Amino acid sequence: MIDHSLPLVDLHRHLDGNIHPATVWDLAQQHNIKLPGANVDEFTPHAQIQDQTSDLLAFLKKLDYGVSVLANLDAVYRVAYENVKDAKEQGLDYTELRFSPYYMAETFKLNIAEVVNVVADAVSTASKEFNIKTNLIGILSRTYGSEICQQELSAILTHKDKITALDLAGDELNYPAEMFVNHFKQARDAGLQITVHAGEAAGPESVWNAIKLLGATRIGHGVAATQDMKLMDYLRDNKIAIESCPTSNYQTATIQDLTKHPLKTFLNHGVIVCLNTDDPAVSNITIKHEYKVATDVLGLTANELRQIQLNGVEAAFLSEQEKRALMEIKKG
Ligand SMILES: O=c1[nH]cnc2c1ncn2[C@@H]1O[C@H](CO)[C@@H](O)[C@H]1O
Ligand SMILES: [Zn+2]
Repeated sequence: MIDHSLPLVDLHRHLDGNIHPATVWDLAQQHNIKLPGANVDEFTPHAQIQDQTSDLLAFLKKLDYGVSVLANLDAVYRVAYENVKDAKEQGLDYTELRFSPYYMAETFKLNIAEVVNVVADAVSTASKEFNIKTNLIGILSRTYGSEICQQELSAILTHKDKITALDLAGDELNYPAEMFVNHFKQARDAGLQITVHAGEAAGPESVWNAIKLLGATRIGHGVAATQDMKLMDYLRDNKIAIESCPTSNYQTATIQDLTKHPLKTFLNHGVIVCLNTDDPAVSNITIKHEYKVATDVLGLTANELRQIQLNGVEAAFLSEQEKRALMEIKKG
């Protein structure tokens, strides 16, 4: 149930977790890369989640097919461009696309800073062409460890004028926030905003650390925060937004039962929670599907869903003036 008089936004959308299987297959054909299956139909189930995986790392393995075909910068341009087209086709008015440049560069040893530049160029061109507002979030993939994350950060900072925020994603359990304090200080000093994946695979202390050690003003997932009432109060009182992604949380086995997803718990507590897709092509979902889940499975009312839509605008990494302009689009 989407209110079409309000902006529809998606603030948590991985560009490199949203490469459609048809594009992956096509790029593999172009570059003679072997994929499982004899054709795109046989390949597709390999690249998409079937119901649920055992844990976060099993889920993340599915994303590897997408980056395994980024054989050159043209391929990087194509997937970034197609992401904007896809966002427009899904009915979004504004989206923040996030990507891990090292993850995209790794297979074919592309230059990391060039990957950042090409993604920014493609997204900027496509945003104008498809008339949709976008911003970019650079990701440090924590699973690579501190040193590679520093290379990844340096590449992002080389093009910091094209990047709005920094995020930390990947293996939350084994690569905690403590390892990245210095990286995030550099990013804040460079003027980037901060969002961090936390409380997805690890507990509430991981959310505390994302806020206190890394300076996060938004949290990706944050599911575990509901176990800690002091933290819930802190999120509400300090307007730290939760980027909620229910289907992803079910598929990664962060929650075992989708009907028990805490979206409503955050809302009832007065936390600024918004609704997002995470890795739509890998999850085989759209933003509209997530609104349907919120309605049909989680039982949110039309008013609560309107609040969720407004929360998305409030939490966006946009100036007050840009937020007003976004609201105006829908009034016309
Ligand atoms: O739900 C998630 N939780 C944690 N990390 C994620 C999730 N989805 C994708 N990535 C990670 O983000 C980077 C690509 O943008 C990769 O590091 C991928 O593993
Ligand atoms: Zn994510």
